Amino acid sequence: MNALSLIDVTVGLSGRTVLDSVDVTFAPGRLTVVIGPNGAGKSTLLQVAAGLRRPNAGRVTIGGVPLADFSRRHLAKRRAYLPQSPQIDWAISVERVVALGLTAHLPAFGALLSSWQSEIEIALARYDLIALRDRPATRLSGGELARVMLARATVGSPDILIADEPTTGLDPRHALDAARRLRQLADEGKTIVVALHDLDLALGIADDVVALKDGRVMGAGPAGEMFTETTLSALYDVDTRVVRSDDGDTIRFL
Ligand SMILES: Nc1ncnc2c1ncn2[C@@H]1O[C@H](COP(=O)(O)OP(=O)(O)OP(=O)(O)O)[C@@H](O)[C@H]1O
Repeated sequence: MNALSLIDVTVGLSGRTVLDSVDVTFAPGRLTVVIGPNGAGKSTLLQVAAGLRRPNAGRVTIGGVPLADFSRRHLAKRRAYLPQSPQIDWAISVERVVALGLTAHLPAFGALLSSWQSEIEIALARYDLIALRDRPATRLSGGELARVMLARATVGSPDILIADEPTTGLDPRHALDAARRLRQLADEGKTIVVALHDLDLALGIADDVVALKDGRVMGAGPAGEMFTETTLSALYDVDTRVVRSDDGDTIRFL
């Protein structure tokens, strides 16, 4: 079972309550989009869900088992986390960065398994990185680096993928491509959690939506029930229209 749950989670930073009694479950086989205005607590929620930040109160479980009961290696195999502004600090090739996503799967000592090379090839191809494979990751555009980090996060086939604004900086084709990949992973049964500001992209891929405002869950549920003019207007404090068309719905802020 790969349901990821935050149970009564509260986080305080520098004396401020950033997440306040958050209860939310991310279900396997579903893509959940976390939305909300700047500073709502989305990144903090994702960091807590990934086990990278300890809550001041409450707990996080995978399949009912507290994160604290997983070894670091086991947790690293089960879930991948993609930060909002990924950085590579030294010149390492694109291919090596993608290979880092397999670290938890590799033996700690001895020869590397050549069978993993095919997984790396697949990940490079999926994110349109074949031509960039030998480039230093420190010399990429923001969008190219975002694709590299997506490939790294998914190369080890984690059960749970937590991604913070993974399409930021991607051009329309690559953003759509990445969104479709995330959708596909959910369809394969993975638990996918994505913070997104691009609501039109979210509309196209989300099963469920968690709306955060001022550190609290303002609403959570199936995308069809959450992407309404009333909910979005209240969430962002701006008049919102959901425009229906044969090509799909779009959201306009007025
Ligand atoms: N280290 C920190 N110390 C104090 N406050 C912090 C710290 N990190 C974040 N915050 C505050 O916590 C709140 C939530 O931040 P968070 O990054 O989770 O929001 P967000 O919803 O992801 O925002 P954005 O959409 O701008 O990325 C913000 O008010 C932020 O200023």
